[in-house]
Amino acid sequence: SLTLAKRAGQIIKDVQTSGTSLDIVDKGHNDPQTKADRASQQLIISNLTKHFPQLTIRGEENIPIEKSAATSDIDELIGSNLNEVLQAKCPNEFQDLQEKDLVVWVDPLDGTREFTEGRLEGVTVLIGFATKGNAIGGIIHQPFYVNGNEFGRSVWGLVHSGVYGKCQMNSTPLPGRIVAGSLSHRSKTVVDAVNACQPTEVLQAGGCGYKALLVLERRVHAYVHASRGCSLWDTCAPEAVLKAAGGMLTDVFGKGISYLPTDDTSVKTGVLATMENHEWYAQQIREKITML
Ligand SMILES: Nc1ncnc2c1ncn2[C@@H]1O[C@H](COP(=O)(O)O)[C@@H](OP(=O)(O)O)[C@H]1O
Ligand SMILES: [Mg+2]
Repeated sequence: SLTLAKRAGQIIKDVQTSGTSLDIVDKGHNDPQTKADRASQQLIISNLTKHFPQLTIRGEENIPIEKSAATSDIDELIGSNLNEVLQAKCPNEFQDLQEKDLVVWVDPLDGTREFTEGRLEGVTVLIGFATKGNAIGGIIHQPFYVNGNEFGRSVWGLVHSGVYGKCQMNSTPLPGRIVAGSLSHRSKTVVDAVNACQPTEVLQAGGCGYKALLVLERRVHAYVHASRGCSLWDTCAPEAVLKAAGGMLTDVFGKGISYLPTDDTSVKTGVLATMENHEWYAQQIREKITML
C-alpha cells in the first residue's frame, strides 16, 4: 500500500504537470472528481485486489475497476519500500489478522477541490485499514510536499506500533489555540464549531489528510469539521496515523467512528482531531452545537 500510495501520487503529479484537461465530473454539491482521482483509484484497488483478493476494499470513486490496471512494475517497486515497512513492529494483537478481517478505505485523491484550483499542498492519497470497525493503520501520502530537495512524502502509522516516514513533530509548544478548518466546505455550523473552540487563530486548509498532518506535526492544536460531508475514506487513514502517534480523531462530539463496511459511508457527525486535550474541544462543541 505504501508503494501504491507513492505511485498514485506520481500519477496525480503527472496529470497536473501534463497541462491537459482534468476531465472534471461533478459528483454533486461541491464534490468534483478528476481523471487523476479515477486513475489513482484504478491503480490502488486493482493492485491491492491482485495481491490480496480477500480484502474488503472501499474507494471513494464509483468506477469499475479494471484488472489490467494492475501492472508488474508495481511488483518491482514493492521491494524498494520493504525495508521501510519492515522496520515497524507488528503489535501482537494484529499478528493473527487475516486478509478477510481487514477493510481498506481508499481516498485516491483527498482535496480534489484544491487540486482543481492549483492549491496543491492540501492534496493527499489516503489508504486506511480497519478491523472490527476500528482504524488500525494508515498511509497519508502528500505528492506535492516540498522541503528543500525533498519532493513528496509519505507518513504512515500502525496503532500500538508508531508513526513512520517523513514527519517533523514540532517540539516547541505551539502558542495560543490554533484551529484548522475547511477551506472549501464552510457552512454556518462549520464556522460555529470552530469558533466554539475559542481559537486565537483559524487556519483554513484543504483536505482531511492534510489537516490531520497539521495536527500530527503540531502546527495546529485541533482540526474541526462540523459537517456531514466527510466520508470513511477521508478519516480512516488520518485516524490511524494520529492514534499511532498518541492523538485522536473522533466525530465533533468526541464519539468514535465505525469503519465497518456499510453502504452508508458518510461521517454524519463531523470530524475532530487533536494530539492533546481532545475532550475539552469536544465539550466546547457539544455546548454550542447539537446537530449537524
Ligand atoms: N460539505 C461537504 N460536502 C462535500 N464534501 C465534503 C464536505 N465536507 C467535507 N467534504 C469532503 O471531505 C474532504 C475534505 O474536505 P475539506 O477540504 O473541506 O476539509 C474532501 O474530500 P475529497 O477531496 O476526497 O472529495 C471533501 O470532498
Ligand atoms: Mg477525501
